[in-house]
Amino acid sequence: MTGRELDGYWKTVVNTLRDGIMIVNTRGAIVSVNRAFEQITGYDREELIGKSCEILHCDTCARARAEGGAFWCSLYLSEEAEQRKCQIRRKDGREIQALKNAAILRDAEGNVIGAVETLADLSEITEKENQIEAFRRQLHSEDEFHGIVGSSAAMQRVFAMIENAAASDAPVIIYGESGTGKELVSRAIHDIGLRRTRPFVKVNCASLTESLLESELFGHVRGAYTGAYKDRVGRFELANKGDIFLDEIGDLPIPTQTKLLRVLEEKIVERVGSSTPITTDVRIISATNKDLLQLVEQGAYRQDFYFRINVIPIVLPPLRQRVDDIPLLAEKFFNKLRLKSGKELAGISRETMELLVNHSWPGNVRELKGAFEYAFVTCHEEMIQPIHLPETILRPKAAETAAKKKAFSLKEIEKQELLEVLERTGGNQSKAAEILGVSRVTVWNRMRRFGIDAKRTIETRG
Ligand SMILES: Nc1ncnc2c1ncn2[C@@H]1O[C@H](COP(=O)(O)OP(=O)(O)OP(=O)(O)O)[C@@H](O)[C@H]1O
Repeated sequence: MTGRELDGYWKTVVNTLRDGIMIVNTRGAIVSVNRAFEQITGYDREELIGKSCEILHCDTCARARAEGGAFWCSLYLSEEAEQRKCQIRRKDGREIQALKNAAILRDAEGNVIGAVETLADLSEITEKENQIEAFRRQLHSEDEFHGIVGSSAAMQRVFAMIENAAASDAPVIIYGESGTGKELVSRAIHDIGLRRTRPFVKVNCASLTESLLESELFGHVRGAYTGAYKDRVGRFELANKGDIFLDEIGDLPIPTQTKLLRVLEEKIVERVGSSTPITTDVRIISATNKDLLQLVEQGAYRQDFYFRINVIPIVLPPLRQRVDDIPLLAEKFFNKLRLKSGKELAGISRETMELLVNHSWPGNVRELKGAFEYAFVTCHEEMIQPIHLPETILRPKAAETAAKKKAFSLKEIEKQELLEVLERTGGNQSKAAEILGVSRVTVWNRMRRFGIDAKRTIETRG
């Protein structure tokens, strides 16, 4: 193979490379470029040859020039091939990211005759990196934390508090109006907490009478009371080594508070009707929509119990105080319901969103979620419009008045009913109570409330 032939082959090789190659002389004028260089920069070879390499507006060269005044790219100064990320401007004005290598070229005597620069187009990789970053952000999105949606500063603080609470084993109490997500928060604390592999047991302290609640919490033995046909394991035993979520803890009767206090202090439970101690190791997460401190001041709550449970308080603000979260929550509920229902809705109209943002949300996030469930049933158009929302959101004032009216008419019906029955029984309250299926005291109370004087009413109606 002759030197001339070899030169020809090299040309072919250079032109098949994906990386751009540019050779410049000692004055920085472009002497030669390969095909890839033309493609990356968007210039034809003829437009480049003889021109200064400044035509590329390379940001690192510009910086080097500004500092040293030399036209040499700073990469050449090290005399060794070096890699650097840079940005160049294509002929069409588009800035692209590139990876640059540069080296000085010398002749046989060691004199500098120019430099060679290779250029790899990184824009595709950069775009992919950006895409990955966007996906990553979506996955670890800061506007959602273990299923709890919220980008407001208040919710970001709540997320931080959840992390702190999860890292500790101390009792946590979550304060917030109904529907603000207290149960969701308690779940998150358990799911990332030290006891996550152990049970999470929930008890609603408001839904049971005192004795049923105690048997629910501590269990009972057979025969402990009428109806206790067999032994029952309490929730504290079930939650052993895990977390117990005591919802509506503000409704806990004082005697139960006393018993619970003992359980927390001694880590021992006794089933109702038994005195056999059972050791329990349970972390308490409680929740309430009541102001416990106020209850303590009123004497309706034990102060020592309050101090025992109020170790890590987390306050969930009502939705009306974190308006920023409304569009976010709305979009999340919309997307979830669209997936679940398979309904091909396009989105939420601007007017609807405005209405949502301006609503006062007495039922908080639960109400917002319910509004979307309602809208998905009523909407048969592309977009969710205000008309698809429940009346309470669409016309809150009218809904309130209607509710008042209904309450009024209920009262009216009750009064008429009572009057008729009293008339039939000749004013006999015991008989009236029997007919109405209520106690005599209730009849007497209703008469007082409605201002009914038995004798006189019967006279006037008669
Ligand atoms: N920040 C939130 N992100 C997503 N969903 C939420 C959020 N807050 C509440 N929800 C949803 O709203 C509903 C009510 O939440 P949750 O039951 O946790 O509220 P709560 O404060 O415990 O209510 P209550 O006091 O009435 O028991 C649930 O369906 C829950 O998934």
